[in-house]
Amino acid sequence: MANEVMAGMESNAINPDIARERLKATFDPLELTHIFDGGKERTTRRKELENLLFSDPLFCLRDNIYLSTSDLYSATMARSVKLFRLKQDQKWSEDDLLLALRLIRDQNCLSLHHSMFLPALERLASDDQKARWLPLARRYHMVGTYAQTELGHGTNLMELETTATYDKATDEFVLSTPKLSSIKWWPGSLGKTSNHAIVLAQLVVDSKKCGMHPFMVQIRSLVDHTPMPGIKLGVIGQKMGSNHNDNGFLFLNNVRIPRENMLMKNAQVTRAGKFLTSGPNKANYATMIYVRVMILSWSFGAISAAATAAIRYSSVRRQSSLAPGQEESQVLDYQTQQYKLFPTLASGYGFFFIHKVLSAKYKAMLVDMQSGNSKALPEMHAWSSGMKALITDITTYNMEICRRSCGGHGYLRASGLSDMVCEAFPLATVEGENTVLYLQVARYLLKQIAKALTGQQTTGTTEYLTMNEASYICPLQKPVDCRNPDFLCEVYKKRAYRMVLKVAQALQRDMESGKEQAVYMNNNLQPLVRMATAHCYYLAMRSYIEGLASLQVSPPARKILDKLCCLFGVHYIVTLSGDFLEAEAIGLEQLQWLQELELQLLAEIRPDAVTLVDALDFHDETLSSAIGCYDGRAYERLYEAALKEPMNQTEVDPAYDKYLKHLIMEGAQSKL
Ligand SMILES: CC/C=C\C/C=C\C/C=C\C/C=C/C(=O)SCCNC(=O)CCNC(=O)[C@H](O)C(C)(C)COP(=O)(O)OP(=O)(O)OC[C@H]1O[C@@H](n2cnc3c(N)ncnc32)[C@H](O)[C@@H]1OP(=O)(O)O
Ligand SMILES: Cc1cc2nc3c(=O)[nH]c(=O)nc-3n(C[C@H](O)[C@H](O)[C@H](O)COP(=O)(O)OP(=O)(O)OC[C@H]3O[C@@H](n4cnc5c(N)ncnc54)[C@H](O)[C@@H]3O)c2cc1C
Repeated sequence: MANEVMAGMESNAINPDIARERLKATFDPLELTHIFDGGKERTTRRKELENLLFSDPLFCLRDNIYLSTSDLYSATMARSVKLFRLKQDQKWSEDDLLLALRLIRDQNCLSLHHSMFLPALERLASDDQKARWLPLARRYHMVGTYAQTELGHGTNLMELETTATYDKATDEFVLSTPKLSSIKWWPGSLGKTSNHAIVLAQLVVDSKKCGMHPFMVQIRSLVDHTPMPGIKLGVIGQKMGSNHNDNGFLFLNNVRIPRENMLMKNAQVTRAGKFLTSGPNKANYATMIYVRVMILSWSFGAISAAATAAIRYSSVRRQSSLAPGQEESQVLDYQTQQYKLFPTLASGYGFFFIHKVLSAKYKAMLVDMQSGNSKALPEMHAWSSGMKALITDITTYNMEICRRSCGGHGYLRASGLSDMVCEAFPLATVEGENTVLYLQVARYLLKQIAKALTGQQTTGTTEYLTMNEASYICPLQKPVDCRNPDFLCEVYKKRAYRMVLKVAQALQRDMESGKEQAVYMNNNLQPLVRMATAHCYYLAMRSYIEGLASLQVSPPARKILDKLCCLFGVHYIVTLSGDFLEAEAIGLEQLQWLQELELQLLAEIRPDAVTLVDALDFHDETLSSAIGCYDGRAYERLYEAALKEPMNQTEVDPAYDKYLKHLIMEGAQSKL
């Protein structure tokens, strides 16, 4: 038996089931890989970086599962420092660095430095301040975090309690977290790593509150890394995942900083203590929009990694058989398994395109804002909030489905899936809790429908609110129409329109009945979220189509991409069919066609499933999944991983000598 196991381990043969899968492909995966990488040259560059990083054991992530939290932090720090040295020594571009971070699944201690500290400096600091701090931050002399959330408040920024009081006598701000609930709580890289923080605090000038503003605060010594006077900080404790990240707390006890340390792009306090603003009302919220757009890209990475591991594993896992007497079937052949995994895959592919579309719009808005035009800001806030909420909802839900689709092995950390899921879960919370973000979308939609109902034209993402519902004819007139993504998009649009209208009318009725606004708003909060979600599905479908339309690809690649887009559209109509029927966007006949088409699409995608995840081209080290490796050798790798487990390094565990032995021995004696 042992010999048989060892023989299996020694052979490097690729699993025959997964090898056969690749022969069935109808398209060239490399073509799609180039699209995901941003071009052929970027694929080449990625491979170079993969070779460089993964030839060094420091960057091998799969052994992280054996480490204690402090060892994990230490290993992550070693990796981070090495990575940033490589960047400097090898003169990597910023794109190369972002790529390298993606390859190590952002397992680095300076993640907040890159994802928020630098972006916040770029967006909130004046030109002089940027000239002063950015070079230091880019060289990692200043290592920073973004400290906004407090123990008592994360969502409600108006009620943040940290204060920055201007002291005219000394030309300084005095920063203070006056109560337990005011201490900064959660910022990534705060507990042990950062020596600076952009602290978001209520500005107080002449005893007047002037709103939330950002302040540069040095929190640790640049000589020995000890906390600066007046500062107490540490880590907040073990989390469900991402324990390499030292999310921290920060007490500020009358910490003095020079007036010039207020980030002054959007507002200034003069030497004489005059408060001036120079940007739009919520200009200091700019970093949050940026990160919300980024989160779409992170979600794409997270959901596609989970789909890759689950689909590869499902192609090599055999369990029961489809017909009596046959050999056991690959679990990927069960329709139920396809139903779990292919809509997830289709969603992951979609998020790539949705991110591309939104990111381009966001960049265009930034250009406009530089020339003083911030007209697009409210729509961009609603759009980015909505997409962040919907896409992270779908991502976290479907990643857990992927994990469960791997049966028991999905629960093993060596499968990689449990860690992937736990790392992704907070996406629904960070950068605005999803319900709260849907409610921001709802606020925007109510303003737009009010315009539409008073005869004004709405534009952009809400242009449809001026639709004439009476002239709506369901575009799905025969079964084949259900394969047309544009038609499906019309259906999503109709459902969104009806839901917005319905909620707006309910609110109007409640208002006219004399109820207080606070009461009727709360009584309609859940419908508001539902209506916002419907709008977000429409936008997601629209962007998926728009992103695909802009691609130059071969007919076979186009065919499979269109199928995925169609599956995405069909799947969520069928899943949420009650809404679509209620909105009269479809009838029962159309629902039947869509249900049949969904199953048909599962079967059509089946032969390409493994190649579709191969096209995403995750390196085995990035995936860190014993069951999701390219070669499909799931059992061999699970067994190897078990052998590495620290508890297996001794035949008899010390706990036996300490405890169990006595019980067993006593039992033996009493028998005598
Ligand atoms: C694979 C990787 C896996 C895992 C990674 C995991 C973790 C690491 C990632 C990231 C690190 C996380 C960092 C953070 O979380 S930082 C903290 C982020 N915090 C938040 O996002 C707070 C959420 N709250 C808010 O954004 C606001 O408070 C809220 C929008 C909810 C309400 O704001 P406020 O109370 O000030 O305003 P209202 O009175 O409701 O008015 C709304 C009004 O304001 C306009 N608005 C709101 N936000 C913005 C914005 N960002 N930009 C522009 N305009 C904005 C909105 O349009 C309304 O305008 P109007 O209707 O005209 O009044
Ligand atoms: C892993 C992780 C990393 C983080 N990193 C950072 C960081 O680097 N920097 C930083 O500053 N912060 C960070 N945060 C904090 C994060 O931004 C907040 O946790 C998030 O904004 C949610 O706020 P909250 O925790 O106050 O939730 P709460 O607002 O307390 O939410 C609790 C519940 O109340 C509901 N709720 C709240 N307000 C309303 C409302 N108005 N209407 C209806 N329902 C409502 C929510 O929907 C939710 O169900 C991080 C958090 C996590 C988990």
